[in-house]
Formats: sequence, C-alpha cells, structure tokens
Amino acid sequence: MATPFLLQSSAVILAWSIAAYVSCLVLYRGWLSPLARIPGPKLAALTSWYECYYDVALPAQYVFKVKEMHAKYGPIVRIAPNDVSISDPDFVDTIYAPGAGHRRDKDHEKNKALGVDSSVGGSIAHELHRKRREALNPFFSPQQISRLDPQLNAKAAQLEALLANAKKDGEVLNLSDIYFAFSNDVVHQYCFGDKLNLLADLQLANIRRTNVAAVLGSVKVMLHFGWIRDVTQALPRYIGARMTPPGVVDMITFREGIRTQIERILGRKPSPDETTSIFTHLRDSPHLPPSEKSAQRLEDEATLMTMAGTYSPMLSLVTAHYHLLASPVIMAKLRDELSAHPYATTAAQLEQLPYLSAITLEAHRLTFGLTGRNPRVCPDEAIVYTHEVGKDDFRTYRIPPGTSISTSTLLVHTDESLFPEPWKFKPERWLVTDQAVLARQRRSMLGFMRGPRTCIGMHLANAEMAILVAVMARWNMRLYETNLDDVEFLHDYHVICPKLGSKGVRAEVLGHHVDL
Ligand code: HEM
Repeated sequence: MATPFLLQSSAVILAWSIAAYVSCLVLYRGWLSPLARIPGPKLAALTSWYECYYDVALPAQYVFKVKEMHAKYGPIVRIAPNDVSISDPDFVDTIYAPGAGHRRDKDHEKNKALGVDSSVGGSIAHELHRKRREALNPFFSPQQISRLDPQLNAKAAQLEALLANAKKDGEVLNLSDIYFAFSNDVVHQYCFGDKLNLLADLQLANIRRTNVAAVLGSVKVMLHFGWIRDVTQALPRYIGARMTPPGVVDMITFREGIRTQIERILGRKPSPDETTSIFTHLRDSPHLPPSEKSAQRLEDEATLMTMAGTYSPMLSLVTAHYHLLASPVIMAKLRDELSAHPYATTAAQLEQLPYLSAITLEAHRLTFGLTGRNPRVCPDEAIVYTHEVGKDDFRTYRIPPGTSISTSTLLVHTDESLFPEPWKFKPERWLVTDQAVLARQRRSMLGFMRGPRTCIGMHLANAEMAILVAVMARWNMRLYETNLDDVEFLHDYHVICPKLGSKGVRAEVLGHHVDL
C-alpha cells in the first residue's frame, strides 16, 4: 500500500529535517556564532525560551536574573541568542548616546509588545525616529513647558482641595489614583487642547489606572507570544473581546477615544479660533509628509504620549510621596528648605531648590524609568567592549552589527559603586560636594534614558514633580495599609510593578502643615 508508506516516509523525512535544523541551530548559536565567546548560561545562548521562562512563568523576573548573571559572569553577558547585556556605567553612552554619525536602531522584536509601532517611541530605524522627534521637539523645550505653570498650579490647587475634603470627611485617599488623574489631565490638555477632568472622578481614575496596569501586565506575554495579539485583533471585535483580558478590552476602548480625538482634529480646518495643541501642530506641519499625518499614525503617537505622560509621572510621584511619608526626617528637611524660600512657586523656581530636586532625582532613580532592557541595535558598526580581568589583563569582545545590546536601569541605578545602599531612598546622595562623583551619578541616571531617544516629556515630568513635591510638604498625612512593597521594584512590566495585587499608595489626611 503506497499511501501509508508515503505518509510514513514523509513523517520520517520531516522528523529528520527538524532534527537537522535544530542541531544546526544549536551548533551555530552555541559554538559558531560571533557571540559564542561571550560569557553567560549556555541555555540562554541557545534559546529564548530561557528568557521566556523567567518573564512569563515566574513572572517578569528576567531583568533580576540578568543582574545575577552579571554577578556570576562579569560585566558582559550573552542573555539570549542574539542579545548581549553590558553592566558598566561607563559604557552606557556607547550603547545609547554614541554621538553624531553613529546610528542606533531599536530592536523590533522587543519594541512591538506595546502596540504603538508608528509612534516616535515605536520607530525602529534611527532616521525615522529623528524625523518624528524633530516634529515634536518644539513642544517640549524648557521654555514651552514653563508656559504650563498656570495650568499646573490650577491642577495642583484642585488636588489640594481634594486633600482638604478628605481631611474633613475622614476619607482615605488613594494617592496613586490622584497622581494618575493629575498627570493624565495635564498631558491630555497639552496633546489635544481640550480639558479632561479625571481628577474630579477618582473612581474612574482607579479603573483607568488599573486598566493600564493590566495592559502592562500583559507585555511579557505579548513579547514572547506576539501572535496572540495579531490573532485577537484579526477576529471580529465581539469574538476578540471575549478572548481578551478585561483591562485590554478597556484599553481598546481607550484607543477608540483617542482615535475620535485625532479624527476630530484632522477633520477641522486650521483656524485662528482653534486652541493649538501638539496634534494640531502635527496636522499643520509643512515638514511632515501625508503618510506621517494619517489617523492611524497619529493615534499611535497620541496613545504613547498619553500613556507615557500619565503612568510614568504617577510612578515617580507616588515613590516620592511614599518615602516622604515614611521618612519624617526627609520630610522635615524638605519643609525647612521650602519655608526658607517662600517665593519659590513656579516649577522652574522650585526645581532650583537643592533638596527638593534631590528628592525628585532619588524618586526617579528608584522608579527605574523603563525597567525592561530597552536594547539598541547598531545596523552598521561593530561595538567593541574591553574590560579588565586582572592586573594589566584585559579582555576584548567584538559585538557584530545587528546584535541587540542593552543595559538596564536596574543594573545602573543599583550599582553600588555609584549609589551605595542602592535600595535606600537617600536624597543626600545627590548633595555630595565631590563634583566628579556627582557628574558620574548624574550621567548614570537612565530614568529618562540618554541620547537621541531621551524621554521627550522629561521637562514636563520634572515640572509636575516640583510643583507636587511642594504640595506634599504642605500636608500632614499618614500612610494607610501601605508598605514599601507597594512602591518597590519587584516585577518588570516595562515599568516598575510592586507586589502583585497592590492597591496603590493610600494615606489619611491629617491636616495642613502650619508653616507652609
Ligand atoms: C517621570 C516621568 C517619566 C519617565 C520616567 C519617562 C521615561 C521615559 C523613557 C526612559 C523613555 C525612553 C524610551 C526609549 O528608549 O524608548 C521615554 C520616552 C518617551 N516619553 Fe517619557 N517618561 C516620563 C514622562 C513623560 C511625559 C510626561 C511624557 C509626555 C508628555 C512622556 C512621553 C514620552 C515619549 C513620547 C517618549 C518617546 C520619545 C522618543 O522615542 O523619542 N514621558 N520616557
């Protein structure tokens, strides 16, 4: 009988082909690849299932495992078949900020999990990123941001009214929701020109914040099994929605809201009566081709801008407020500084106060910016890394173009040579008098990243921090059922995630602080 024989031999050929392919892959990745000399666990070099196990099964622990690997193997480690991690603060700029003439792309595989591929942050190629970035830069200069003072102060006053009401009613406040709402209102108005008042509805703020956390909670699964999103998006919405976790469904609704905003802006003709905003500016820019102004692209841009401009500032704000409430000594020093400078009211003036800005820096350091490893790919140059292994004994590695190279904020921000007792919140470390130490610490701050892809919203985030840290000092509050593990970096879901199931930072308002 020919048919079973054919089937049997096809199965045998298929099995042999797979075995041959896997053997070649193992041989290449483990021994022949130009990365084969780089130290690290053999399993990590052979398969990305190694990373997947730490990211998905444990979960979101690979970044901590990589730190352990560096302790064992040294400053350069091969952490996946095509991925090299370098733990060396003095090498950060070579990876991320090499200067003019050097191209640094993003790694498409690592970048697609957030689903904002055509945004500035989603741009893979160096040149495309630069073009999109140039269109946005004018909105984010320190001068432009200083014009937002009245708006920031008005929002801060609304926030203080909430604190006063909570004191009157004896209500426990969720500070994570409050800072989420504050940052969301600010970035929304800046993006679209119209006012959002999430601060007036803290229940909705809680739903939205937990939805964003749920979406972030899925980034590792999406990173390793990106086809899940492709399948659910390809299905009719009513079927796809049933297969998608609730937070993600709400995110789809959130994106539809953004799409409506964008379509409204694109549907209007430029007019002097219109409030200008980032997206009216992009619509009217003569420098951008029509493809860069499509509704889909601008939706991606607005989604990234709104999410990044809301969630990351919220994390730094709650980290700062938690530590101020947990450390009366730090709070007392901040109050002393503010009462010595009663006329510092604008963000720019507050940012000049040394202790307040040390608190901000320390909050950013322990919030870790983007916690994932955020790799760069050099498309056209090899990277050479040399380190000392003994007295006058150096080892050099050549990392070929196309390799995914990274460090992580965890590695740098907890480097004991830069930040002794790295897990402690110590603003004083930013007030040292040794300028060389200070310069090295500042250079090693990766909370906003370095180089051409540095956070575009950095000045806005720091203005929000300055105004709200001053507000924090004006109120006596007591933490409510909140511990360090509600703000600590315990899981890497693209940004820090504290203990799973944390309700956020909650506090009771005791009253206005008399001296301020
Ligand atoms: C404490 C607050 C913030 C932190 C820690 C933070 C952190 C970061 C980091 C680390 C990056 C670099 C990402 C990369 O390498 O791909 C980034 C990029 C970005 N951030 Fe922020 N961010 C904050 C606030 C903001 C705000 C307020 C906005 C919006 C107004 C914003 C909008 C963006 C955008 C659009 C990008 C992409 C920039 C580019 O690729 O050129 N961020 N942010």
